Amino acid sequence: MVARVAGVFDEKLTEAIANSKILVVGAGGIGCEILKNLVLTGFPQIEIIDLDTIDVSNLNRQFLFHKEHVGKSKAQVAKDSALSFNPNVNIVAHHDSVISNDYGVSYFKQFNIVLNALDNRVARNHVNRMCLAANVPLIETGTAGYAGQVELIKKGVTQCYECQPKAPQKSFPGCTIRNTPSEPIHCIVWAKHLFNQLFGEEDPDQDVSPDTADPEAAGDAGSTALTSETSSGNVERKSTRAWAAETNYDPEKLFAKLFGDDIRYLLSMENLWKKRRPPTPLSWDSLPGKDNIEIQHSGLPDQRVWSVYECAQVFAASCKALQTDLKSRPEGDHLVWDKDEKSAMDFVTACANIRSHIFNIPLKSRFEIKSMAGNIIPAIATANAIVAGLAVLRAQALLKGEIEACTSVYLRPKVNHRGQLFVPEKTLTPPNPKCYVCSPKPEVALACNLKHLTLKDLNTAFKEGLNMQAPDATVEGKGLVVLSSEPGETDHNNEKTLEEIGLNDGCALLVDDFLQNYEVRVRLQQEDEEKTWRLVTDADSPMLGPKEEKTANGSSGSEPKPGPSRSKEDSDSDMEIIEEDDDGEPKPKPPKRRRTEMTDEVVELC
Ligand SMILES: Nc1ncnc2c1ncn2[C@@H]1O[C@H](COP(=O)(O)OP(=O)(O)OP(=O)(O)O)[C@@H](O)[C@H]1O
Ligand SMILES: [Zn+2]
Repeated sequence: MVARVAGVFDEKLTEAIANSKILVVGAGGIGCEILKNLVLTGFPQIEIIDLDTIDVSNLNRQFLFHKEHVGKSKAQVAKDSALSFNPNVNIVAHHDSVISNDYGVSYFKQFNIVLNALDNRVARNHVNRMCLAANVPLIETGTAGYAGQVELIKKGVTQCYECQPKAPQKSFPGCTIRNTPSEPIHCIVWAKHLFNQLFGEEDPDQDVSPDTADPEAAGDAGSTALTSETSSGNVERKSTRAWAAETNYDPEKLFAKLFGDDIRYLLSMENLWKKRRPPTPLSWDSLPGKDNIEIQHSGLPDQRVWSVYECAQVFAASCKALQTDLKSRPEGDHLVWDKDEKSAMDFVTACANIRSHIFNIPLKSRFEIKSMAGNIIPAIATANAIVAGLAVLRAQALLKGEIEACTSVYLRPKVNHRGQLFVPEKTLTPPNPKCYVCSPKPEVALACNLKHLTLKDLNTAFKEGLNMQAPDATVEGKGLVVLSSEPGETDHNNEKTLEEIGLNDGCALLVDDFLQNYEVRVRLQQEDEEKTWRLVTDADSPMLGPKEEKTANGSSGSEPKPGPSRSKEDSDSDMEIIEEDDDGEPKPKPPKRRRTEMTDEVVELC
């Protein structure tokens, strides 16, 4: 619109906008604002992709959505609402994940600019690679509360989204979660794992039963308990899900096992309690708080701390509701934990608090637990709007060919001493020559124990560590196919160790992802002590190992990625603090370390 009003933009920009084709990835807080800005500026051809549907909780800041849209495709509704501002725009909406095979390199190549308005690292990494492969400039955006940033990523000119290793995400040792919690968050993580074990995608790393391999318990490891009556409910030898299903998800039986038998089992691991206050097992029939229900029922239920008795009631009700939900799905399907899904959130609140009570940890309200479990930094509509505005201004500068002007801009939560709220970098940040994604010859080392790591683990390492979708790997110089993305082609070797298939220390693999048009040379590095695997870049520090990239479910807002400010993963801030020089200008220095998204908690094996 604006672009067509004579005198608003110079001719060059008016023409460039008229001939442009833009892709917006994500139609959430920032994506809606970007789309509205593009449409009102007069961009004539836009595609928008979002995999999600509209939730009530989006309505306070995603202004293209209204109550009647709840449950509908974000991309489609965003398109329809934006068209009401300017019906002359050609908008194509995709209700889909950008990671789908349908959006390959040739798809990306048709756009002049891609604008990212995502909320998770996996999707951001993927779009980064697609834009590098297609050689299309990417404008990456993000906010966290009042902070935000906009950054241009252009192949060979600026650093890419993966040029710097991400800050490690917050993690808790598995044995703390399973055996010796001492903070509410440990119980919340345990409760989320329990949800997955009972109703979600079962993950062996999210075991919730006592960990007999805890080094601290060495020596006693519950051996007495194993033979005693208290272990009768111990279900480690069969899947927790299978056991729960056999009991028909009977809440009393589940309660007796999780909060009675398992706790007695832990107590039998006496070394754990030599310097700690031991937990107290609970029994369904004598729950604290049963006698003063009236007093407890004052105040908003979400903001009041429930008694253990109330938690047990909520536990029973949510178990049944979740069981019904699971049963209504096709065989083999599972639930996905969602902070905005009532029964899922009730279940986690109740279980976390019951466990907290057992371990003498303060209980929390549902409201507080939701924020901790969902890793929520409140999304601020104005921050999203500002960042979206800056992103579209950067898009205009790019179209005019003023690439040098497209430096990263940081929105600060407070004005700095120079009165600045927006702090731009002075120059573009060049690519990291050792980046394992955008350097001309990407290379990375995989530290692992070749005697133990199986091909299946190797596949996981490439998917989780290198963020590949469908890796293929061959031995450098020999062409021998080690892993194939073709279903069934190398599956028969899945359980073989790298040593068994003849791979040794120093051996190099060429690993590629066809969809991402991305190939990296992976050097194998034998480490006897290594329990799983760890990627090491030449650039510096060890990169994330297994599980650490697990993603951002639950993070709120569109988390900023790179840049300056912040605080992850969920929690806890991993926002980068930008240094300023005496003029109050940010120092462009070495490439900025990006922030990581707030994502799920991460559990390390102890
Ligand atoms: N792989 C993906 N493909 C397409 N869209 C994605 C993908 N991953 C995330 N998104 C979308 O990116 C958007 C990010 O927006 P935003 O951060 O505002 O999140 P939200 O889900 O709308 O809000 P909240 O997390 O606070 O509930 C979401 O609409 C989400 O569905
Ligand atoms: Zn890079």
